[in-house]
Amino acid sequence: MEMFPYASMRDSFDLRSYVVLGPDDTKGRDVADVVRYALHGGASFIQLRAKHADVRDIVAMAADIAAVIEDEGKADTVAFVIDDRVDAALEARHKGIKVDGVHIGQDDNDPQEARRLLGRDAIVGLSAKTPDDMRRAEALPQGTVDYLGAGPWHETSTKPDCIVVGDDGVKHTLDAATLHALHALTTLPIVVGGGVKAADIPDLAASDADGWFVVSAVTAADDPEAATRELVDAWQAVRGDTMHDHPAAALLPTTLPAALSIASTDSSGGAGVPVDIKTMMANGVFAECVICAITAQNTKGVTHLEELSPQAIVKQIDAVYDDIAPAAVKIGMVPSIEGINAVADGLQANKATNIVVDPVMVATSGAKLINDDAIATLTSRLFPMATLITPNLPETRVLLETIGSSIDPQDEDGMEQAGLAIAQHFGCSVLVKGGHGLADANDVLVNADGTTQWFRGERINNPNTHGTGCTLSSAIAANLAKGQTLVDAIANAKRYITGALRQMLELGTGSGPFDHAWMWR
Ligand SMILES: Cc1ncc(COP(=O)(O)OP(=O)(O)O)c(N)n1
Ligand SMILES: Cc1nc(C(=O)O)sc1CCOP(=O)(O)O
Ligand SMILES: [Mg+2]
Repeated sequence: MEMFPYASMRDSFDLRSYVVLGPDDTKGRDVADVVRYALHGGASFIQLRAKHADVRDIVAMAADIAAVIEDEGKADTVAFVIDDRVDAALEARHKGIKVDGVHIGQDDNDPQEARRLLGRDAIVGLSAKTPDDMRRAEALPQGTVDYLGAGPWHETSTKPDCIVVGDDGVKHTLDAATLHALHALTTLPIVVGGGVKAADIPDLAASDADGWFVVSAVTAADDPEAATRELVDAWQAVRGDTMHDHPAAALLPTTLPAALSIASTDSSGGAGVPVDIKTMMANGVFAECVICAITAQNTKGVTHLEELSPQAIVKQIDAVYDDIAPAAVKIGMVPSIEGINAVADGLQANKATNIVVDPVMVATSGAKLINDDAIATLTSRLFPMATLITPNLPETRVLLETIGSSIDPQDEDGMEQAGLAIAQHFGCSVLVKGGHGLADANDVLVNADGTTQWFRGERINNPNTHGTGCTLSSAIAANLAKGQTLVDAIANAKRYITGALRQMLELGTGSGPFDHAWMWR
């Protein structure tokens, strides 16, 4: 998120003195002014809760509040989140306004969606007031939510609907015993509010709460600064200076599965190693590469091809496995017998697994990408090592020819028979891609044991298909690296490429590339 240049507060936010406010609460006073008073009184966390404002107004208010926090020298210590509106928080962050995250309720955005949209740097707070809420929060993927908001401590006119109605049909406020039971169900810090006034703080501070949140105790006070200070001091008198932990930040993954592309470059970036790297990155893995040849290429064709020596190929493979060993490999264009042997030797020596071979033979532009005599080496050395090979229909025909089969893969039955003949001959699974057929984009996975699975795809009427084979095979490899089954890896890779084609990107004068970062637009 390059427009949001601030350090994440996920490992430092302070829930102890949490002030929630919006234009409905401040008795006609400017919200940012009340924030300034609350900061003077010691507020450690601010939430903008503007229930009747649109995104534009929320973002404008957020800009004013963020400016006040900055002006008070507290941008690094006081976290600022927006209630409910992930869209507004996203918009503000894109504008470079220091909004640290969101607070969402059980009826608002899905927390996983909020995390996906806002990214790993943002704070995501979630309301959770029943044992079921707690269990659902705990069942979320690690690091999704940073803290929980529970309540109400008392019924409150600020949010009359916040009261919990139990299975007994009776309205329940939160007390220390109930909070204790909820606290036992989570590792996340819990901030407690709802009708909280200064007189409640000693009891709250003696409970399992990690902090208090208030609206009216501060916003309706004639002197919001003094009101905040009273709350802060009362908490401090019981708890001293101890602060809660930040378990979600500690759970943030600091590693990624790696996937390796062994292929050749395409200077136009639409195919080969460049596009494999884009695809792998978009599919959530760390991309590595071994370059076998360099092509001078664009959407119109290939004007030059220069191979690397077998030694250079093996050295690259060894370097990759010696340090960041990939969990899956995609093999693309390797033009010569020597290159293919080097790839096979290198992968064998390093005990590579999860190998997806895209038997690249001819580019979308019509250019030949492998020497005729190398096809036999490709099939005899690389196919037996492969988990999956991904021929399109023309490549399937060439492969059938090499094994002396007369099967014609012109219809679905023919594709299944062709896949089976190839799978049984080489002992690997085969994804016969129907994209070069006329009517649809249906592919069939055929395993050497004869089992088959169809993947029905939406055919996108997009003339720009440069790099489709590279994209699909590297997306499958990325998904295998993440631990997906072969079937899931293929299904998800097809979803990814469909989204990329749907963007209808127009680049170049030939059959152009498509949008590999479509999900981030
Ligand atoms: C810190 C904190 N805790 C709870 C809430 C309530 O959120 P929600 O249940 O989504 O209700 P609304 O505030 O959206 O009416 C909160 N805002 N902040
Ligand atoms: C926003 C909110 N959420 C609650 C919950 O129980 O989830 S109570 C509440 C309102 C708190 O306002 P006041 O401090 O004025 O009572
Ligand atoms: Mg809400």
